[in-house]
Amino acid sequence: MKVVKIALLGFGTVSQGAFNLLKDNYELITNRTNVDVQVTKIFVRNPDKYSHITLPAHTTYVTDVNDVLQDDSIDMVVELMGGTTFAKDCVEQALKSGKNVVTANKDLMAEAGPYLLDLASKNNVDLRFEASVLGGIPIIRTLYDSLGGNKITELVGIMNGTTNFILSKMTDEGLGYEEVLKEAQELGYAEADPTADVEGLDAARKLAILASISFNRRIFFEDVTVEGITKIDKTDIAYGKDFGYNIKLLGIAKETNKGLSLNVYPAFVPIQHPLAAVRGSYNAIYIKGNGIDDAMFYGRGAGSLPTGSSVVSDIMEVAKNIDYNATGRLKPFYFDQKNIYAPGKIESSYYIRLVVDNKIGVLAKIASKMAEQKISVLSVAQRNDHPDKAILAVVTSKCPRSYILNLIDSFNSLRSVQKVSSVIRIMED
Ligand SMILES: NC(=O)C1=CN([C@@H]2O[C@H](COP(=O)(O)OP(=O)(O)OC[C@H]3O[C@@H](n4cnc5c(N)ncnc54)[C@H](OP(=O)(O)O)[C@@H]3O)[C@@H](O)[C@H]2O)C=CC1
Ligand SMILES: N[C@@H](CC=O)C(=O)O
Repeated sequence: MKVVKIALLGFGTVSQGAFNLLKDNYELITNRTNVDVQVTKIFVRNPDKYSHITLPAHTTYVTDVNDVLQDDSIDMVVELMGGTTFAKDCVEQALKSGKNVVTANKDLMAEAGPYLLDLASKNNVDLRFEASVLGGIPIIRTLYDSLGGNKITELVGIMNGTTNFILSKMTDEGLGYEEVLKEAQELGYAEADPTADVEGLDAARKLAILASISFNRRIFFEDVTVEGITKIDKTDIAYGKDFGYNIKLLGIAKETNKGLSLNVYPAFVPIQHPLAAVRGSYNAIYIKGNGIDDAMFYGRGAGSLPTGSSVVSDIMEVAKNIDYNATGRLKPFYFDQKNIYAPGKIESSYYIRLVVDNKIGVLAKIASKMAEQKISVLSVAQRNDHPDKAILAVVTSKCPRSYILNLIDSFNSLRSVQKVSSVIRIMED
């Protein structure tokens, strides 16, 4: 049986998840691949940090990455460190020296994916990145292979486990943002810098990767318009519940006749929609294609073993390709013209929360300002438990974002409006 030797770069949450699956499911993996996959080296900065982990006799820690990159016996490098500088150097060097690469690094794939895929192809080796998007959900290979015969028209998904965990806890348990973020970090869901999660950057990177595959274009992180969850308040979540919505951070890529729109933003999802029921670290993605019609994929979007599962699936695929002498076949397809549709023109309903004077007639003034922008009130909730001010939450009819921005300007010019507290999109049912 062919022995395929692999080296792990980094030994944190995901790397240990992959390592444990390779160890615990060794027999199954060997039987399914007909290859003996051996982790022979693990590159770490400080081996003492991992002294509690027992390694098999054939596995050693190395502290110099050249002990991996210049070792001709290593067939596959599994990059699980994160970041786009050192990790990129390692991946580039590995590919150029004829080593196959597996990575979970969405930052790297969203920034340099097309270049690295070309590099892998030129060097006749594999570069696989299933774990970079939606943790344990096998979505990359599904888009490349199983849905390969479809013209994809839309992707809508919950693409970040940390923010979904935070928003679910805020919704279900009324907890505050900071304490839930800490828990998400302890559970290994969050990025090294959790700003990437809560500001929507991580979801935007995943959307760029998925959109590149789905829409045959080189889509980069910069092409996505991004808004995170840091301004979401418990008050809005409570009003949303009363109106029949759950708050979610959505990634949306849509092909329209005016171009491709790519957005990440928090949105109220109607509770009857399946995405509204996706809780905790789970992710889900809705895909529309001209053959499949609608399909939804659901599973753990973050965490050690779920993400490790995707890494291992890539390792197995590459190991089989090495055994069949068939590496380097994955060619990126970027044949469609890039044409990004400005987000200001996308239409939705909006939820707006205002602090207004507690006086008769204020609602009529608000409605009249809305009518001037050709926007009507679909639902309204008002709380008048203060002598000087009232809270007004309204759900608007569908309109372009630019109309809502004009509306907010006009509210700010009304003396009876003390503050526009929040503006949140509502997902189409
Ligand atoms: N956590 C998750 O649920 C998911 C993570 N990912 C991606 O997987 C990758 C790894 O994430 P995760 O396991 O959570 O991260 P961790 O922080 O848990 O682990 C990272 C590991 O890489 C090592 N490392 C980082 N930078 C360097 C460096 N410059 N030189 C040497 N070693 C380094 C760290 O070592 P040290 O301990 O010395 O810092 C640590 O062992 C990232 O790209 C992330 O975006 C993808 C999907 C899900
Ligand atoms: N930080 C990410 C990890 C997986 O990609 C997330 O929370 O989804």
